[in-house]
Amino acid sequence: MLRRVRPLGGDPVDVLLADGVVAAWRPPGSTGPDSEGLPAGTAILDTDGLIMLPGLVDLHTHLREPGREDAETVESGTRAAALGGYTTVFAMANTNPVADTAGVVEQVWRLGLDAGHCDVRPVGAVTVGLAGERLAELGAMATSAAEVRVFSDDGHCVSDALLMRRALEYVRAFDGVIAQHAEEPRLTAGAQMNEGVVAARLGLPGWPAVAEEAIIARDALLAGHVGSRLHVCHVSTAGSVELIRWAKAKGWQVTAEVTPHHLLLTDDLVSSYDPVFKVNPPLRTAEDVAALRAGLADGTIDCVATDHAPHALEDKETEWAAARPGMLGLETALSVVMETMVIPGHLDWAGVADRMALAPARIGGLPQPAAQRWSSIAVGAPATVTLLDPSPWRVVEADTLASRSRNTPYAGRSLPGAIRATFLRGRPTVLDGKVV
Ligand SMILES: NC(=O)N[C@@H](CC(=O)O)C(=O)O
Ligand SMILES: [Zn+2]
Repeated sequence: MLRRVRPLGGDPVDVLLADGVVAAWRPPGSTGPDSEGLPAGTAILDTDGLIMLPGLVDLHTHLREPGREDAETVESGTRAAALGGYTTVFAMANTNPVADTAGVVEQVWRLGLDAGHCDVRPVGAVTVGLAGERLAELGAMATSAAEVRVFSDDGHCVSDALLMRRALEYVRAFDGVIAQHAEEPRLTAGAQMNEGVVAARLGLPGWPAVAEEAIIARDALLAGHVGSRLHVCHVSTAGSVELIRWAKAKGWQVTAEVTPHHLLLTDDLVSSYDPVFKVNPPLRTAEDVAALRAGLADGTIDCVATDHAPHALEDKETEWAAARPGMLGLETALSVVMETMVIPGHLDWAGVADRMALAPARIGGLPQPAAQRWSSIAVGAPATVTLLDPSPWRVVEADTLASRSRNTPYAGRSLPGAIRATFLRGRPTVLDGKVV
């Protein structure tokens, strides 16, 4: 298969995609290769003005299958992912049954293959049943067909320090990583939103920044001590950014992600009592948002991860205290990163490529060539790419999303950019903004 695209940040080039790799490219101003000599039936996309990025990689997606197929399935979640420009998603382990055995991770992996919208890399649970008591079969998941490299009890914190140490030690053998949901559970018991002036005004119990920061500090020390890889999920406070900067300066193998919603939204939205704004960790303050943006810009925070967390209507459209935490993210992530990082000048497109594709691929241990450096278009490079039109603004409508759930915090909001096409190893998964 051969496709011709004409992209890359500003300077237009023609790129021929054949059999999953870049077959040829023509820099601006030069001639050939052109449409002469192309086989009959070659698709030529009108890609003027589009930006080509490496296929996006999400380290933190909740696909809800098995167990809550009413909220999302592997098929619907990966369809949403492809429409958002993603070519790989890491599927979190808090399913029912929990993904804590080789059998469950292989099931999720196979469902991803069957759906075919993007690569699905299952995350394995750290502890049996996410209960925080006994290590799960990490080795068996690593050596399974799903080749698990990322382990997380996400939704729950591995709060026992000795278990966390053992998990970090265990995954060193296969260069795995422990992705921690950093939340000291005793400090957040009963919490409903960020602890601060808005919580005080609304009279809601607060989730203090220190509950996140205390675990990050402890786990960074543990990762340094045992020489293993720690990844911090959904960093949400200015203090956490400082701690990760400190851990990196020590030379420890600590990486971190930030969600699009923590880059854009703040806790004053909770004043509406609309549960669509309920999320874990909670939306924080404008000062936190500024620190997160700066941390992502300078590389202290390695990557953006969506924490796409679909929930059925009955779990979301209820009173604030009863609603489940979590927000949709896959179909809006690149637009939110554009609004919060690119338009204000914190990141250029090469930076976006790094924070949304290359860095998460590296952290997740993706096999080559998906994690290959993408400094320029090179013949022979994998054609796993996303084409973004940066010019339109669109109003987000919950009902038009591909996700089975409707809990987007951006409904009614205008966001920049639109994904025009996504290619997975040369095969289009999205063309003209529609799933192929
Ligand atoms: N982020 C959330 O608020 N919810 C996530 C769990 C998680 O990522 O912690 C979920 O599974 O719904
Ligand atoms: Zn989490």
